[in-house]
Amino acid sequence: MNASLGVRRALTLLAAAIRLTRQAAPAGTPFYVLMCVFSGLAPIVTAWCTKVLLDGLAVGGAWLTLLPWAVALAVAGLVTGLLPVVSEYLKQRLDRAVARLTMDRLYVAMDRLTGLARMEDPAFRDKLRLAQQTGRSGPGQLVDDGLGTVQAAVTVGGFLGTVLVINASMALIVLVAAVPALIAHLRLSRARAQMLWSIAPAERREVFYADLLASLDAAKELRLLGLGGLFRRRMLVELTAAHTAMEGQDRRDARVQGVLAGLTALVSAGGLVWSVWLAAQGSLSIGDVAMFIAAVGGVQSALQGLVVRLASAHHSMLLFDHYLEISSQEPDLPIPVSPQAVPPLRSGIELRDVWFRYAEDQPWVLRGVNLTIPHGRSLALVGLNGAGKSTIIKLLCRFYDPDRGTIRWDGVDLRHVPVDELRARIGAVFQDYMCYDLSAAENIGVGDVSCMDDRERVVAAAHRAGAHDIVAALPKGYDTLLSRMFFDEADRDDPETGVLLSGGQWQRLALARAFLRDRRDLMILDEPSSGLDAEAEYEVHSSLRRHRDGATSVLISHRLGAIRDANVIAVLADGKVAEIGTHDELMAASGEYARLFRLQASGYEEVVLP
Ligand SMILES: Nc1ncnc2c1ncn2[C@@H]1O[C@H](COP(=O)(O)OP(=O)(O)OP(=O)(O)O)[C@@H](O)[C@H]1O
Repeated sequence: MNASLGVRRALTLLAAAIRLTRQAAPAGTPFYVLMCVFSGLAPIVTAWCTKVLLDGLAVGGAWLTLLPWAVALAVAGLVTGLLPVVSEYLKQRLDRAVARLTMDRLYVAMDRLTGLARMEDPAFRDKLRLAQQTGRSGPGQLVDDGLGTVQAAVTVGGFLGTVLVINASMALIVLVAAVPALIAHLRLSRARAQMLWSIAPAERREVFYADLLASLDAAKELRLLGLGGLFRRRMLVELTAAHTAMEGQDRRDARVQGVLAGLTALVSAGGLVWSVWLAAQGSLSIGDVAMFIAAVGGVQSALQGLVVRLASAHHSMLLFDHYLEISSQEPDLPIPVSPQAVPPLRSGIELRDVWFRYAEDQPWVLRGVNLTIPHGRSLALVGLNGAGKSTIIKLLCRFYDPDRGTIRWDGVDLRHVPVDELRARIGAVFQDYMCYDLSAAENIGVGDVSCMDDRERVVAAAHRAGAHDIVAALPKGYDTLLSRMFFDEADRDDPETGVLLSGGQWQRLALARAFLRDRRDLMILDEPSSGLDAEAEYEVHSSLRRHRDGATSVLISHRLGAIRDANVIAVLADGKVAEIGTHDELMAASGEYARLFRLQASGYEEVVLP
C-alpha cells in the first residue's frame, strides 16, 4: 500500500463514487450538484452587482435604474446566506443514503467469502479495516470533494472571466497572486498525505495498545502481571513518533505558508495600488476597483478551498480504493461450474490422501490423511496439541480446500457441491465457540435461524446441553440479555441487563446451539466439554451418547475417557493417521493411544500415602 494514485485510477475511483452516490440517492444527487454550482457562482454575481451599483452611483445614475441592481444584490446576499444551509442538509441526506448502500455492499461482499484463508491474511485484514472505515462516509466525502473542487473552479473561472472583460492585466495580477500559492499548497498537501501514510503503522500500534489497556478481556492479566505500565509506555512511544512526524510537517507548512502569504499580500497590494492609480487616471471605474478587490480575495479563498478539497479527495480516494477492492472481490473458494446437490448422507464421508498447509510458506499440517467417517457412526480424533485435529474439521466444513487429495461426501468431492448446501447439513461446536451479546434464547436460536423463534425447540436443545436450569435461573429466563454492552438507554437503566455467564455455562449454551441442528447429517464436536465441571461433563457425554446412536459424528476431546466408546478412534501424528480402531483394539495394540489413555488414567488412580 502507498500514498499515491495515478490519474487514471483517481478518475476511475471518482466515477465509481459518483455512480454509487447516484444509485443511493437518484433524486437528491442532481439537486445537490446544482446547489454546488450555484454556491460557486454566488460570489461572482454579488461582486458584479456591487461593481455595477458602484459605477452607477459614481456617475450619478438615477434611483430607478439602480434599483434592480440593488434588489439583485440583496437577492444574491440572501441566496448566499441560504445556500450553505440547504447544501448542508442535502449533503447529510446524501451521505446517509450512500452509507446505507456502501455498508450493505461491503457486507454482501464479505458474505461471498465462504472460506477462512483470506480472512486470516493480515494484508486483507488491513484493507478490510480501511474499507470499513471508509464505507460509511468515504464515497459521499469523495463526491463532496469532487463537487467542492468544481465549485471552487467555477468561482475561480467566473472571477477571472469577469475581470478579463474589464482588464486583461488585472486578470494576470489576480492569477499571479494566487497560482504560486496553489502550487505550493498542493505540494504541501501531498507531503502531508505521504507523512500521514507513513505514520499509519505507528498509529495502528498505538490504537492496539490503547485498546488493550481498556480491554475487559485483557484486564485480569494486565492487572495480575502489572502490564499496564509496559503497554502505556509502548503506546506513548508510538504516539510520540506519530506526533513528531506531524509536528515536522506542521513546521514545514507554517514556513511555506508564511512566505506565500507575504508574497501574495505583496502582489495583491501592488495590484490594488496599481488599480487605484488607473482609476485616478480615469482608465478604471470605482466598480472595476471593487471588482478587482473582490476577485483577488474570491480567487484566493476559492483556490485555498480547492487545495483543501483536493487533499481531502486524495485521502478519500486512497481509502475508497480499499473499499472498492473489498466490495468487488471474488469468492475465495472456487465455485463449482456445474454444482452437484448434497444428498442426505447415506454411506459416509471419506478423506482420501488429504494434504494441507495453511499457506505455501508454512509447514504441512496434514500429509496424506486417509480416513472414513461411516454414516451413522461416530469417529473420535485424538492427537497431541497441533496434530491437526481441528484442521480436519475445518476441511470437513470446507473452510479451506485440501492442497492435494479429496474429501468425498457419499463419493461426491466437496469442491463440487455448493458450500452453503454442505454447511446446511452440518452441526458443530468449535473449540473457540462464540459468546454472542444477545439474549440466552438467541444465543441458542442462532444455531438454526429457521427455528430461532421456536421456543419449544430452543428449550429442548438447552435441556439436552444441560443449560436449561442455568438459563431458567437468569433474571428474565431465556430473554435475559447476555451482554457486556448496553444496546440502548433502557438496557443501561435495567439492573437485569448485562448478565455474565461463566466459561462452562457459555459452553453449555454453545452445545445447545449445536443441538438445535441435531437433525443434520453430520455433527462435529471439537472439545465440547473442555470447560465443564465433572458432573456436567458426565451429563453432556451421556446425552451425546444417547443422541449419537444412528447419527454421524466427529468428536475431538483430550479427555480420552469421553471418547472411549466412539465407534472408531483415529490417532493423528505427523500429519497422518497413525492408529485407528476401537478403544479395545487400540488398547490391545499398546500404541500411542494406549500410552496416552494410561497416562491420563494414572492421574485418577488413588494415591496411596506412605
Ligand atoms: N489458521 C491457521 N493458520 C496457520 N496455521 C494454523 C492455523 N490453524 C492451525 N494452524 C497450525 O496447524 C497446526 C495444527 O493445528 P490444529 O488446530 O489443527 O491442531 P489440533 O490438533 O486441533 O491442536 P489442539 O489439540 O491444540 O487443539 C498447528 O501447528 C497450528 O499452528
